[in-house]
Amino acid sequence: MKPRDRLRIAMQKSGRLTEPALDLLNRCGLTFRQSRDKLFCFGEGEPVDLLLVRDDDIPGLIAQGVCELGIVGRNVLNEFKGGAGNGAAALTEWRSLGFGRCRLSVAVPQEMDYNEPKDLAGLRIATSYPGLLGIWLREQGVDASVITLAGSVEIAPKLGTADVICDLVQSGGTLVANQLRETDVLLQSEAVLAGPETLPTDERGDMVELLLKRLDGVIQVRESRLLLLQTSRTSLEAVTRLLPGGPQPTLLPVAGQPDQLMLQALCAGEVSWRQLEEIKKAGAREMFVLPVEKMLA
Ligand SMILES: Nc1ncnc2c1ncn2[C@@H]1O[C@H](COP(=O)(O)OP(=O)(O)OP(=O)(O)O)[C@@H](O)[C@H]1O
Ligand SMILES: O=P(O)(O)OC[C@H]1O[C@H](OP(=O)(O)OP(=O)(O)O)[C@H](O)[C@@H]1O
Ligand SMILES: [Mg+2]
Repeated sequence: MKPRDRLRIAMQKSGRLTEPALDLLNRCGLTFRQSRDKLFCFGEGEPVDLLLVRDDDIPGLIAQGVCELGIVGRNVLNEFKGGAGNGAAALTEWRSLGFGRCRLSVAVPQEMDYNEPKDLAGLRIATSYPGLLGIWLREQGVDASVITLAGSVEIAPKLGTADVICDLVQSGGTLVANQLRETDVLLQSEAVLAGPETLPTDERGDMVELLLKRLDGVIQVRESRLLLLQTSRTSLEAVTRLLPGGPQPTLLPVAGQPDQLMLQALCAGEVSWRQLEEIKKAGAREMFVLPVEKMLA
């Protein structure tokens, strides 16, 4: 393969991960010119180009060295690494990205008597993840037949082509619609930034390091909230005790009200309505939760 000096990132061309992946890269300062075939997008500012492909192809493209990084579900990455038995275990997750969350689970017909994995012995299990399912069945010491389907796995028991299934679950709506019940979670998944364990030692490696640093900043900011509230000095301790995790809050005086303080706290994650209600009960008022756009410590 010809040496390249520009970094290549593969991502899903069209699907669940496309929009959030592109948004994340944009936030990292990467913008792309869309080519007419839309399979290759030239990076405008930094020397980083995009390959738009089927998500299933992403781990293979990294393993072949066609690209250095890929944004792909952990389910697809692990199926490739462990499942396909192609000796490509040298791929790793450089970062988990916090979107495309779902899980890979076994589900059985609602009326089926099921207590433990051993109950699957001798049954036919339909899945698009034969590798991951095979590993799990071996770990459980269960001998079952794995039926590989490309999609619409949940319908297989109704069609009589399988007894139970192993597929992705998010809300559980598809399982309910097909009268299935989730029994065992094999894998918790989300989109990840995947790449080879050993990065190139040239400029592309430097670019990966720069991108990882920006990504960390973007992820931290995305999950941060700024909480503003007013409290009396007497309620301060009770209010502070209820604040979600983060650095020490900042306290400011309120003009003309010596007993009152304005509190500003950076929170590491979402602040829920319930948490706000609890903090209010402890004596806070005038509460605001604001998203953080950029942060430079
Ligand atoms: N219901 C869901 N909710 C959230 N994330 C999901 C859900 N289903 C799948 N995912 C995650 O999103 C990834 C992409 O899902 P999508 O359905 O777009 O893939 P696909 O149909 O295989 O697309 P492609 O055409 O690229 O092969 C999955 O591999 C998984 O990691
Ligand atoms: O638990 P839920 O929220 O219902 O989500 C789970 C469903 O989502 C995915 O299918 P998708 O909608 O992508 O359909 P497809 O796999 O047939 O393309 C997955 O394969 C499940 O069928
Ligand atoms: Mg796919």
